[in-house]
Amino acid sequence: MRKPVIAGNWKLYKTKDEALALIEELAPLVAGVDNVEVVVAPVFTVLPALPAALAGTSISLAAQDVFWEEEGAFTGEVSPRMLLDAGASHVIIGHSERRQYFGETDQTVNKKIKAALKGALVPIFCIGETLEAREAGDTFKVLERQVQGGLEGLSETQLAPVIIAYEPVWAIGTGKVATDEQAQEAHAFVRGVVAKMFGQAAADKVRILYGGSVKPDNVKGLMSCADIDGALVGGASLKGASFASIVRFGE
Ligand SMILES: O=C[C@H](O)COP(=O)(O)O
Repeated sequence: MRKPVIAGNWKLYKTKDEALALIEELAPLVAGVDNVEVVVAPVFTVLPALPAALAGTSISLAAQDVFWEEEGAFTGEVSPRMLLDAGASHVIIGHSERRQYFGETDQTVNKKIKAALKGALVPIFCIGETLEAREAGDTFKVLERQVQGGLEGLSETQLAPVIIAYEPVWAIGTGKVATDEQAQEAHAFVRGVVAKMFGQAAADKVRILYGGSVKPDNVKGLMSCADIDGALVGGASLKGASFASIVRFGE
């Protein structure tokens, strides 16, 4: 059984005080939920302020990116060890916004995933096709390249903690959620690519989240799909009530 994960990517929102206020609102709303893993991902500067606020909750803390070196002359970067030091247990890697605006490639994503695993962080590895790729009929080709590139060189043991997030770029922040059928089709395909690389048993254990305009009113349908194991939520994670109702999709 794959335990569902609902992760909130706060992107470039929430100062420290705003983040603390959001946790104060969210924590009681998700208290007692033990059948879903809940993760929140604030900006780097807010990370160290959250562990105290999250103590006594089962909400985990994620960073939104990581660098692959442990230390050195790499101005502006943050290493896995530093994220652990700040209290993070998870890290989002290869989000489409990083691929689109910050030159992230399958190769850098692969290095980051390996560094995160070496540093005992759980990678939330993002993939997804653009609208252009979908319209050109290249969705599967893009997903295959991203999965193979991102997970290249990992052992089956290293794969085990990795969480994959399928986020069609055309559905992110647009309000245009993929249909349950479109999402399920992509998830099943991604699981198949993982199976080709690591074997069916390993692929059956990997959690694959859907991301892209997930809201309280569409999460149930998505979560009823066989290969969808959770959600990576942007906009709707910025308010306690909407994120909590996504977390409580099964009630
Ligand atoms: O990482 C989260 C995704 O980019 C989804 O964002 P969204 O829920 O605002 O569409």
